[in-house]
Order: sequence, then C-alpha cells, then structure tokens
Amino acid sequence: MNQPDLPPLRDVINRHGLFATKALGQNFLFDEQLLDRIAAIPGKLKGQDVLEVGPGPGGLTRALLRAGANVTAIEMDKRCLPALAELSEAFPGQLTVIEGDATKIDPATLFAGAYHIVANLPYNVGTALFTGWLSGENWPPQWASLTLMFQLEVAQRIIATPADPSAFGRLAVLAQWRSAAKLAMKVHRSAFTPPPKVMSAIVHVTPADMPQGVSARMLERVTEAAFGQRRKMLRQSLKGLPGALAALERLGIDPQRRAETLNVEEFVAIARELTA
Ligand SMILES: C[S@@+](CC[C@H](N)C(=O)[O-])C[C@H]1O[C@@H](n2cnc3c(N)ncnc32)[C@H](O)[C@@H]1O
Repeated sequence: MNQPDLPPLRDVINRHGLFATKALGQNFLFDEQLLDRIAAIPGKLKGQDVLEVGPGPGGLTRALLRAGANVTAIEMDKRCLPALAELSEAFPGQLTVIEGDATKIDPATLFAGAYHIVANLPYNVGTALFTGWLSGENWPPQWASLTLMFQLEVAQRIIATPADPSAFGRLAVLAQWRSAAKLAMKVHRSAFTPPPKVMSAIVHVTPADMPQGVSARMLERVTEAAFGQRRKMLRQSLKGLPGALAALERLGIDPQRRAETLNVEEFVAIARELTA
C-alpha cells in the first residue's frame, strides 16, 4: 500500500508548539519503528476499528493508520487537534478525532461492532480507564483487545501471580479472571520525550471465557476486602463479608492464609460461593 509522506514527528511538535504538559501526562514517542512495533501487537489491524486514547501529536496514531486501522482517537488537549487534522487528511476516511476526556466517554457509543483499544495512556488516568474497561457483568466485552502502555511497575501488577506476592493484588485478579493478560514489550524511559522517571511496558489483554456463576461485583467485593488488609489472615480480612468464612470452609481454603497466597481461581471460587 502507498503510504503518505509524513513530516518527522519532532517537526510536527515544533510547528504546532506542542511542548509536553505534565498535568496531562504527556510523554511523547517519536521513534516510528518502535511505534510500528507497538501497532503490530494487536495483530492485523487492516480494516479494523481501533480506539486510541490520548493521540497527542499523533505518533502512535500514524502507526495505527499505516497498519490500515480505522482509528477513533479521543484527545483532551486542544493544541493537538491541528496536527491530528493533518493526519486525517493524509489518511482520508481513516481517522476520527474526538476532543474530550476519555474518562467521560463510553466507547460503546462510538462503535457498532468490535474494536481494539490501543493507547500510550496518560499515566494519571491509565489505571482508572483500564479497570473501567475490565469491569461490569457483561462479558465478553465489545473490545477485542487492549494494548496499553503503563509504568512497568503497574504492568507487573497486572500480570502478577501469587509467585510475586508484592505485585499480586486486585489489579491482577481483575485482569486475569476472565482475560488473558501478558507483558508484550518493555519500553525504556529514554524512548519518551520528555523521559518519565520510571520504565514503561505494554500490556496486551484479550477477553477469555467468564467463569460460570460468578458476579463481577461480588469478585470485586472479595478482592477489595482481602487485599484491603493484605497482611492479615483471611479469617480477619473477610470477616465483614457475610458468608465468606463459611465459604472458605466449604472450599477447604485455610482461613489462616493471606490474600496474596490465593490464586485467581481460588478468588473466583470464593466469589462463586457468595454469588446468589
Ligand atoms: C503519554 S501521552 C501519549 C501521546 C501519544 N499517543 C504518544 O504516544 O506520543 C498521553 C496523551 O493523553 C492525553 N490525555 C491526557 N488525559 C486525557 C484524557 N482524560 N482523555 C483523553 N486524552 C487525555 C494527553 O493530552 C496526551 O496527548
């Protein structure tokens, strides 16, 4: 496919005066090879719908458009809109830009069918968006995959198992009980302008089967209680959740264990026992 000639991203930034703003979590990526590798993580995107949160000057957006995706991008920073309009012109009919706050827009209202979410997320809202996309009783979700940049430490919490007790917690259970979550790529801090203080990583998540007979809300209540007091034994941390101690007994789970020693399946089993 013929690709349009695009100016280097640094020129775009300079021409539009897009100096990075810390309050908006702006750390831009300029390395187009790296951006193409990120856009390849979800698999073939030709003709597929993609939601991008926070396109900024459009580095990742270009890569997604080059891969043939139809991109809907939500950006809060008005200053970026002229640069994104140029991209729209370069890839006719492939890019729709919505000016707004992604935390206030339900992606389901933007797409008729399945879509992928790909984003170099603003760190200040990344975890909230991620947990929102993974929550709710309806499963499978309308999104077909999530490909998201996080601080490395957050990425490690998402993919953690009880073998890594300091990282394993609510985020891991939420990301793994009905999805497959993997660390797709580590990204060095020097790849960003300006470089953030910490390293980053891209997590790739695809929906899996939802275990039968378990309410998502109940699982959240169990993990909230258990990890809310993670140093305490379950018999203490789950005491306030009606029926939880009896459920542990029925399941043969030792109430003297601590939350971080339970695997995802055990959390699911407890929530199932408590789901009416
Ligand atoms: C880490 S930068 C990534 C920029 C670009 N995608 C890249 O990879 O170079 C995050 C972007 O998200 C935007 N942003 C921050 N909060 C947002 C929100 N609540 N809704 C939509 N965009 C937001 C910022 O303005 C910024 O452009």
